[in-house]
Amino acid sequence: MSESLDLMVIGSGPGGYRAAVYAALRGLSVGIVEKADWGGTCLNRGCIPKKDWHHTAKTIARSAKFAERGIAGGPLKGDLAAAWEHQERVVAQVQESYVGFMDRLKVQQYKGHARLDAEGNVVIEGPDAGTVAARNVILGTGSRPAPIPGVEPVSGKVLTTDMLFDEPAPPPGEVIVAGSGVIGTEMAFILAQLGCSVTWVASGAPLRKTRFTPQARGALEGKLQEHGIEWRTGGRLAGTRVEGERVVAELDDGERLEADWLLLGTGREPVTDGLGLEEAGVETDDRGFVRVDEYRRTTREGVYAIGDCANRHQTANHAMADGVVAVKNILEAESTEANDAMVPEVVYSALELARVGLDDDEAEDAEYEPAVGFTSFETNPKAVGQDTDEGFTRLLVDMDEGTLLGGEIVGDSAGELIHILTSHPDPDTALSQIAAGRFNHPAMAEEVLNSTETLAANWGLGPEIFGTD
Ligand SMILES: Cc1cc2nc3c(=O)[nH]c(=O)nc-3n(C[C@H](O)[C@H](O)[C@H](O)COP(=O)(O)OP(=O)(O)OC[C@H]3O[C@@H](n4cnc5c(N)ncnc54)[C@H](O)[C@@H]3O)c2cc1C
Ligand SMILES: NC(=O)c1ccc[n+]([C@@H]2O[C@H](COP(=O)([O-])OP(=O)(O)OC[C@H]3O[C@@H](n4cnc5c(N)ncnc54)[C@H](O)[C@@H]3O)[C@@H](O)[C@H]2O)c1
Repeated sequence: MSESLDLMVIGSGPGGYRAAVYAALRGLSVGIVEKADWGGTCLNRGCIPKKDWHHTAKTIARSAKFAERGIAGGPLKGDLAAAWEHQERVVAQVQESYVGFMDRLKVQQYKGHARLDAEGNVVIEGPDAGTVAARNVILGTGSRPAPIPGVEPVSGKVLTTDMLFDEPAPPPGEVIVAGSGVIGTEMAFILAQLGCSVTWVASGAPLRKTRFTPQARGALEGKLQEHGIEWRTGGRLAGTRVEGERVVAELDDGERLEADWLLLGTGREPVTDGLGLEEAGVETDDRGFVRVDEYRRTTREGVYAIGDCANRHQTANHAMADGVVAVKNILEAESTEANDAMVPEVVYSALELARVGLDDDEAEDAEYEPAVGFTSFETNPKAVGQDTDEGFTRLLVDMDEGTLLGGEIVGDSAGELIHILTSHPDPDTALSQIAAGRFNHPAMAEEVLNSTETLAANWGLGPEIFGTD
């Protein structure tokens, strides 16, 4: 058995990586074990390659207006094979910097499949086989595409997003995208721009099960339709068959669709098998997620669980926030409660949608007096000048106290702009802090400032926003 570490992390996705780095920066001796690719789903087959493609897709979509801007040569066309190569290079570059940073912080890196034994040690099988004792263990084993009855993934034909990014992309052509959640909504737009003719089996409006407002979803729907991307509501995918070069998709309403290949965006399930959880006394819930409390502790003392294997939000943002919560509670027991609502959620499609905090119903249920501060990018000079004038900023505030309850930003770079809200973690002073900030002009960020002023003008929140001096 090797020397005892303060912390051993299982899984190097955004949750595990963030926990390891944060713990090392706070002075703990840290090890991390990974059975596949450093960086997990997010880096290798999730957020990072998807974001790379989203940028390409956005550029192609905007090129429809190139001629009227005085740019010759548009509209542009996508090249899926070249785009696939590009994301490979980006992933490799980011991975090298991740591993290099862990080296610099002296995080001990182990390669292999890890499990817990009854004593809570980490047993590794594979290249770095052995047993590592650690005072604390964090499980960050992530998720994988959930199976659907009747649907068998087939290389090049019936693809999960893992397969799409792990194996060279099939030639574009007719493609069925299944699922109206985040993956379906992002990939239907991206693949359409990259040259595929997309049939989207959504079984309902895009993102209808998320907490984005009807206004945000409506703006997205309008933009998708502007790009000719329609979703097919009705039947759900009930089976797939490969017939020669074609894929046949059977829907549960009796419809039969055909395409060159099909992409599944139909949900992911937590990875908890082969981890020795039962032997170690770590419980899972009815959907297979590791059971954790608000401190991200599992049912076994000294073992924490973070990210997709334990958190139903299943975003990199939640995984990273969980990682910090777990380490803070290792450093000082019960010092930090997780607050999922205050972690931003972002969707990258024909428009970017970002949100944080309570939604309108949750605010009312919590007995706040919600007021909305709204501004549109339609009149924002930067947005108008760069053809990004769709979308808006929407702040949700308690009228009595001026507390910032939540916010939503829809439009170009919404995933960046949302940080103006999340970087003021005290909701009681967030509005006055934003209003007192100095802004660059012209900038889309100015609409966040304008939204605070709308609240002052429309809801009498002047003293809370501008102060009483
Ligand atoms: C196509 C796609 C796009 C996405 N885009 C975004 C986005 O833009 N923004 C966002 O916030 N989220 C996005 N997500 C979600 C995001 O990727 C996940 O929420 C995130 O990766 C979860 O992080 P994690 O650390 O919990 O686990 P993972 O990233 O899944 O990493 C877990 C790691 O643990 C390893 N592991 C598992 N078991 C063991 C074991 N026994 N021993 C050793 N190692 C083990 C795995 O090999 C893996 O590397 C996307 C997901 C997909 C599929
Ligand atoms: N930008 C981001 O943060 C981001 C991007 C991609 C993925 N993710 C995360 O990855 C996870 C997986 O994403 P996802 O979109 O696959 O899951 P999801 O749970 O968001 O959506 C899956 C959708 O597929 C539908 N579905 C399930 N079975 C179906 C069938 N047989 N036929 C038709 N539709 C079916 C479901 O009703 C649901 O609407 C999510 O938790 C998501 O948060 C996050």
